[in-house]
Amino acid sequence: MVDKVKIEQAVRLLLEGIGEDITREGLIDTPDRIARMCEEIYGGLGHEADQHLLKQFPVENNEIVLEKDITFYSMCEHHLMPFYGKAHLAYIPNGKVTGLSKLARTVEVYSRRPQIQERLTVQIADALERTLDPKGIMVMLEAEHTCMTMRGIKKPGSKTITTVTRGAFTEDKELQKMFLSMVKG
Ligand SMILES: Nc1nc2c(ncn2[C@@H]2O[C@H](COP(=O)(O)OP(=O)(O)OP(=O)(O)O)[C@@H](O)[C@H]2O)c(=O)[nH]1
Ligand SMILES: [Zn+2]
Repeated sequence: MVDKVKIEQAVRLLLEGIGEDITREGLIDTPDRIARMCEEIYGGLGHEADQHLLKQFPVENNEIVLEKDITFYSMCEHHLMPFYGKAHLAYIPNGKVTGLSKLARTVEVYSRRPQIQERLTVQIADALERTLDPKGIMVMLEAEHTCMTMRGIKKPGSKTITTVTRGAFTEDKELQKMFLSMVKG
């Protein structure tokens, strides 16, 4: 749970810090709005995805399961500015699969907190490993960081791509190629 009172105080200070008049009409409700927004965009803090991923079903066919183009929004922990893009998750089951929506829920849990993209990628893979014990895992995130596009170095359109492989996806380069062709195809 976020401390809404603290957030409201901080927003008032920030607005005063940039030289704004916090009593003007357009800004009066802004501290409250941002506090409510923080509940949403940082709502993954203190949670793990395990409870979702443990919704499982037995399978006999242990072939790749890939959920691609899962849109995500997270907050860069260095600038508290959004980074957003697509997540692609694949695993090779070990006799059990999870519900498809639970893969997207996993991305949500770990993206809704101050993050760096590399850690987000690892946390998603760790959660799959813990709960499903699959024969292999590959996670790829492609994102645009607004701290690189609208400020600082200002390189609009630049993309950051991070990957994590585990098990069969680490050992077998052909599997990695298959993942990439399924993601791009
Ligand atoms: N590795 C990694 N770096 C990130 C991520 N998000 C933002 N950064 C980087 O974090 C770094 C912070 O660098 P600093 O030099 O402390 O901050 P800064 O002065 O605002 O740097 P500039 O962005 O270069 O203006 C920057 O290079 C950002 O591009 C991320 O998800 N992963
Ligand atoms: Zn940043």
